[in-house]
Amino acid sequence: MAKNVIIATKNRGKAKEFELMFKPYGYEVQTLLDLPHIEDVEETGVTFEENAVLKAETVAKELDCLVISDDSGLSIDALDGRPGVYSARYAGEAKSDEANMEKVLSELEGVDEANRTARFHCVLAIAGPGRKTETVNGTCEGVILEEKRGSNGFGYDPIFFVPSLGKAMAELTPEEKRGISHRGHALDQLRERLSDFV
Ligand SMILES: O=c1[nH]c(=O)c2ncn([C@@H]3O[C@H](COP(=O)(O)OP(=O)(O)OP(=O)(O)O)[C@@H](O)[C@H]3O)c2[nH]1
Ligand SMILES: [Mg+2]
Repeated sequence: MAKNVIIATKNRGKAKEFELMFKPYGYEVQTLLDLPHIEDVEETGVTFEENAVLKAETVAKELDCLVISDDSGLSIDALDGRPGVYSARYAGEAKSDEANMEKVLSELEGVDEANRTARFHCVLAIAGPGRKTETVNGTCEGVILEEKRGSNGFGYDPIFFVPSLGKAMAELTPEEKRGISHRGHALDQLRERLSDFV
């Protein structure tokens, strides 16, 4: 029988990645897209960790069961770490990936390749009744392209070049992205920490 894991996210791109990542361990993933009565948690934290804990604890309390959350984003060196924790809403409340990428590309106009370094961050939090909330994190280093490339993934993937693979993140297969991504690395940490769970 398949085991269940609940991920406190409303982001379809993340949901798809978690489905792929948990499948090998025999888990079926449920997200907040499957539980529409759970309201969006306001992300009032100033770090990925604070927001991840906030999302996991709020939803775990509401559902009274074990919940994993993901808070993630892109940090660009030439922009002093922006968009950072504001990645989803960088160009406004509409959370448009296209508008977010256009904003980043225009802010980086005239910046040469050597100064376009960036990294994705992902913090996963796991919370539940009677347990201490735990967090793990993962990063992925890259360079911001001048134009979009590829159509896989979500968010800023088309403008994020992965030097170790010579491709944009959006040109990777889902399996390739799992192998090198911030989210994949964070899940590996979680598995190491909680070998009884995943
Ligand atoms: O190109 C990308 N590839 C990725 O792998 C990735 N991971 C995160 N991001 C960006 O960071 C925001 C997260 O913000 P976030 O953690 O608050 O999530 P969210 O608001 O989209 O959904 P939820 O999980 O909070 O419901 C996202 O929307 C994206 O813009 C990514 N971009
Ligand atoms: Mg969010």
